[in-house]
Amino acid sequence: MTSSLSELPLKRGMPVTIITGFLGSGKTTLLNHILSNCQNLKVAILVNEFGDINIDSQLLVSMDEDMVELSNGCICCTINDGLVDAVYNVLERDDRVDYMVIETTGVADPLPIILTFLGTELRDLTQLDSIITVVDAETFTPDHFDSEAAFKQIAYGDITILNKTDLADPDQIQNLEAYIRTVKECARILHSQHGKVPLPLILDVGYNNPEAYADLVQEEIEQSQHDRDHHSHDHHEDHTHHPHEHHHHHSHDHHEDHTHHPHEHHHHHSDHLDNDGFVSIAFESDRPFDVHKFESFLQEQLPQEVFRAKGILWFADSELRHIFQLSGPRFDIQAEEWRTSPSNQLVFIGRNLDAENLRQNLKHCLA
Ligand SMILES: Nc1nc2c(ncn2[C@@H]2O[C@H](COP(=O)(O)OP(=O)(O)OP(=O)(O)O)[C@@H](O)[C@H]2O)c(=O)[nH]1
Repeated sequence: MTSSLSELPLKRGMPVTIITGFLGSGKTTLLNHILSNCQNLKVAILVNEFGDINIDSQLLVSMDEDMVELSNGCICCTINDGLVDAVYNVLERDDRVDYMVIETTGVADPLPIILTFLGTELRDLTQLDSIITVVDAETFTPDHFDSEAAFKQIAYGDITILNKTDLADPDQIQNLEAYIRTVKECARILHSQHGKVPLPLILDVGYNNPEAYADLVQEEIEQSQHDRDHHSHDHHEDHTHHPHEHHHHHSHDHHEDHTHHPHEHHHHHSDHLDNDGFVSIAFESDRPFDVHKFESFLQEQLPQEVFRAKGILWFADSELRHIFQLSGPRFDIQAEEWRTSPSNQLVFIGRNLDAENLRQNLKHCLA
């Protein structure tokens, strides 16, 4: 990209809401609730997914594909170029865009994302409205899945939505609220089922307080200045990166050259959480599954360590696509019409997963 800032028809002060929350807590469900109810507001979506294939974006109700931007690079790196580029792509659109909602991965620490908005040129172009943290009221406990990211999601949330209250009993919900208040004394807590909360309570509320981050932003700016001046640090971007950094589903890609933006930031990764040990394993096939074999796979071979799985399934004897969702203790499969030509796309997320074994078992399910 070569255009300078002043030449671009950028929309100034675009309000941005960040949706965070652990794996399977209900972020995409909330996003769909927002998209279905935002009426005249033109909402652009930025989805950052953990894994090599984009399942979430295919499950959005968004009528308008152009309003969905993907950024599957590592969003956890502070002052993230991939994120800045994706936001620019939205700001540079000719279409009207009133609002931007970002869905982070379930294992993302939201702080670097917040600092990217407050500590780069995005500060002048966007207005960070609030950080929404979605919590699975059934499975969340004070050990926060032994994940630093899950804790930080609670700590940095401006609004906490206790979702899946249909699956938790009232005592459990009360204890969870009490725990959240030990992390954030004045937490704004909402309850929901399937993310259904009144939109005026979560959008354009102006809860984010940039002042609270002033010192951290300053540190970041000094650090990137230092990195620029001392080019010696090893610029290893390669911790958990997957080989294909920048998937785009747009055929009319604005600019492929995401990696060489004029606003290059270098950063060390001392705070990197390494996804708290979670890995994501993708399986894709242009052959259908045998439904019985897949069923036995789920019953007999699905490793205990799988914490989250999702996918779009193609069965040999069905005309429909099947949406597979597994989150913690439960899974479900729902049938709907294909929107694309059929194929199998699955993602399994967990700790200590044996990728080879999992892929072999899935291969055996093919018809
Ligand atoms: N029973 C129940 N299920 C829910 C609720 N909200 C979401 N779900 C289900 O929980 C599963 C995970 O929901 P998603 O919205 O995909 O979760 P997510 O946070 O986007 O997941 P990742 O992006 O993978 O981290 C899906 O099967 C949803 O249908 C709820 O309030 N009650």
